Amino acid sequence: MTGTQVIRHHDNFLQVAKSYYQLTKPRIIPLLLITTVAAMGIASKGSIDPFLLCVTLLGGTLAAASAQTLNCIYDRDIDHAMLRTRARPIPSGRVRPLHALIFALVLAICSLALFIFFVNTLSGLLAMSGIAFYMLIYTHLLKRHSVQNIVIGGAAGSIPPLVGWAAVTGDLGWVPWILFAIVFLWTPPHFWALALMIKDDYAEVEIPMMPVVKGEKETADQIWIYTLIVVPFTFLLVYPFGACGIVYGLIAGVLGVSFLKKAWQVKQHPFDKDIARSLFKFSILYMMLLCAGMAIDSFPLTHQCIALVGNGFHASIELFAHLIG
Ligand code: HEM
Ligand SMILES: CC(C)=CCC/C(C)=C/CC/C(C)=C/COP(=O)(O)OP(=O)(O)O
Repeated sequence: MTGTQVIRHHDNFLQVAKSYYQLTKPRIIPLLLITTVAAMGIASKGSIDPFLLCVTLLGGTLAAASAQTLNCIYDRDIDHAMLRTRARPIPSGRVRPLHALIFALVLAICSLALFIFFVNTLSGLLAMSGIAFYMLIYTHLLKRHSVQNIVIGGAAGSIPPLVGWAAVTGDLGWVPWILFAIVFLWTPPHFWALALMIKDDYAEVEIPMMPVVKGEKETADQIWIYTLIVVPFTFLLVYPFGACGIVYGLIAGVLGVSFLKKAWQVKQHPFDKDIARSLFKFSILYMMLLCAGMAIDSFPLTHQCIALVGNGFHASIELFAHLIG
């Protein structure tokens, strides 16, 4: 083989690898993993075993990548019709559906094997149920047929915190289901803000997303209602469940006020795509920081710092009272 042939071979390999990488819709996966880490942080009270963390995140990545690849195969017709998705590997002809299917199955099998051998069976079954729900319930049954597609389908994207919790504890209790519900209730404002921006794309392929079927105003009202529910819901972790403390509570409070403000702006201006874009972007930051708040709050060091600050404050008051009294 000549030098030029070697370089061409190498470039081809990189192009193929890039196409398979794109099949997995990689930009969404980090946030799914962040919700997993938050659940693991709370479940382990801030002392996650690093090996367990790495294996769980790898297994979660492989499962999410498999789910997204299967979705790319199933939706190749509408992905070809929409401008936003036309350049994806299957509609653009870079990857054959059969090869993508083999890739997705290999990813799912590797994920399940990792969970079963290195974590536990429950977390593996939950990850697989995420793939099944996303494909069967969201992509097959609902996406093209129901205006409630992303509300019910949102349950798939809410499974990663359950996986994280089960990885640490081997079971599920109230707290992981609260985490599930937070992501579940967050999904409609997250997605419908985007749907307001790209309504015409969905209308063209007759996907019954809320703005297409019910219009911008009704969608903005629904976004407001879900935001109004999810923000108070985030505080259930502090009270009555006591899974998170004051640091998380403060972060959830600041984030919640901003989320409500943005959702209210959308409600006031349902046809303004810039305002919808701003809510969509904020929804991602919101979930990222909320989960970071859960993780930070779970660290023993955070509680030691708070105790230190509290003791210092208490001592200063006593000193002050002593001096003036
Ligand atoms: C049924 C539920 C959901 C639907 C229908 C949905 C839909 C979408 C769509 C269509 C995009 C634009 C992607 C693109 O331009 O290619 C997007 C972006 C995104 N979604 Fe969601 N989403 C859902 C749930 C979630 C969940 C549960 C998470 C993570 C917790 C998530 C995280 C993200 C992130 C991080 C982006 C931005 C990606 C980027 O940087 O472009 N989504 N979502
Ligand atoms: C535990 C586990 C493996 C869970 C899987 C969760 C999962 C893959 C959630 C993805 C949610 C999501 C970004 C949907 C995109 O919708 P769409 O397919 O309608 O987006 P599109 O219009 O960009 O194709």
